[in-house]
Parts: sequence; structure tokens; C-alpha cells
Amino acid sequence: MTTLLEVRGLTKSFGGVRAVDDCSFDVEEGSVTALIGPNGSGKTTAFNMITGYLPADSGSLRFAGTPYRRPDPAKLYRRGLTRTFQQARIFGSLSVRENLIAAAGHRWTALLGPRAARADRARADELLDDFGLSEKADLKAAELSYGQRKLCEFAAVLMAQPRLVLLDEPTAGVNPVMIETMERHVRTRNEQGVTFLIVEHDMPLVMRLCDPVVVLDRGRPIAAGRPADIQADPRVLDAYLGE
Ligand SMILES: Nc1ncnc2c1ncn2[C@@H]1O[C@H](COP(=O)(O)OP(=O)(O)OP(=O)(O)O)[C@@H](O)[C@H]1O
Repeated sequence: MTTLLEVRGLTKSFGGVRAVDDCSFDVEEGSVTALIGPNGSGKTTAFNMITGYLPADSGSLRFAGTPYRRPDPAKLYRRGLTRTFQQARIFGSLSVRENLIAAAGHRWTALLGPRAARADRARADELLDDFGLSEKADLKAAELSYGQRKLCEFAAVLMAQPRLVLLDEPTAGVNPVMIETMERHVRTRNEQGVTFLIVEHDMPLVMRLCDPVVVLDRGRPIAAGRPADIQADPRVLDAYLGE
């Protein structure tokens, strides 16, 4: 296996709170890696630093062999690292299809001509079909249900054909059918070669879907390994019981 993402010594404090503390871990290409930990253990802050949405106080990362000291979200996106958010970030006033086309990242589609525009539209329609959203394609995204917005955002981040997708709580607040749907899409894309790093609180889902599992506690990784080993690790049990 090759390492797709190396996180080294990431640290971030907010005032007196050290949210992420000398955090290092790897994401192997082809894996579905989980990042778990009790509430407030620094998962989202780590995601925000990895994707360039928040500057780190110190630390670095390497993605696909390239080091990034100050990662920039747009640059990482073009290189194949993308993410979703806890609260899906979509453009409510655009149609569902337009959200996907916008996410293709071809800012110059108009200049590239109608062929490029047709290719983006065709890919958007293919993804909408895969995600069961074809019937919603022309609706304004604001009209989607909460779970459908999450699906729309997931489909949109696939437009740029990423190598690594970070999902921040993909199943938070969605119904059990939607949880299964999300799981199925992660599995399918992973079989097609997409690597995932997932923050998730639904432990049965993490145990079914993810390997390895990295556990954060107070901003530091305290364990990393196979789901069964993580479940039985006393340090992990202590971290969750102490929550
Ligand atoms: N912008 C901010 N300003 C101040 N403190 C922050 C900020 N963002 C996060 N924190 C603090 O940093 C710590 C880590 O928060 P973070 O949201 O990264 O944890 P988390 O593991 O993602 O939590 P949860 O599972 O509840 O989403 C918490 O103590 C939180 O209150």
C-alpha cells in the first residue's frame, strides 16, 4: 500500500484550548480510514487544517507525494483532495444539477466551449442518476431534504474525480435508510479507487465500513488500527468513558 496522505505534527490552539495537539497519522491509498474520538477531541479542527480551511499553528502534510506547509483548499481540490462539511455546503439558489456542474471546477467552461459544458453536464447527470437524485436535478437545492442535501454535496465533490474524499459526519442527523445509502456510495466509490477519510459518530457504521480507525483524544491520536482491535483497546474505552 502507498500512503496517500501523511499528517505530521498538526497543532492548533484556540486561545487557551489546544484543539489539536501534535497530531500525526497516515491515510493509505485505497482505504476507508475513520477518524473518531469523543466530542471536542479535535476531529473537525484536524479536517479543517488538512483541507486548508484553517491555518495550522505548526505541522505539515503531504498529499500524493507533495508536501504542503500552507495547504490551500482550491489547490488541493484541483490535485484531488476534497471534502464535505457537517452541514452540507451547497448553493441553495442553484438547481441540484447546477450545484454539480459548479463543483466540476471548470471556471473557464464558457471559454472552453460547448463540448466541455456538455461533458460536465453529462457527468453531473450520471452522478445524479447514481445517487438517485435525477428527479430532483432541476429543483433548487434549497428544496432538498436534509439527507438529500448531504447526498447532493457528496455527488458534487465527486465531479472533480478526487483521489481522497474527507467526509465530516456524513450520516449525522439522517434517517436509517439514508445511512445505508451513504454507506453504499462510500463502498462503491472506494471499489472504484477513491480513498476516504471519515469523521463519524455512528460506531456500528464505522466498525462495518472503515479500516483502519484512528482515535483522537484531546487533539492527539491515542490509537490506530483495525476496528476490532480499536473496540477492545482500553485507552479508547477510557477516552470515551471519560467523555
Ligand atoms: N473556532 C473555534 N474557536 C474556539 N474554540 C474552538 C473552535 N473550533 C473548535 N474549538 C474547540 O476546539 C476543540 C475541538 O473541537 P472540534 O470541533 O475540532 O472537535 P470534534 O472532535 O470535531 O468535536 P465533535 O465531535 O463534537 O464535532 C473543542 O474544545 C472546541 O470547543
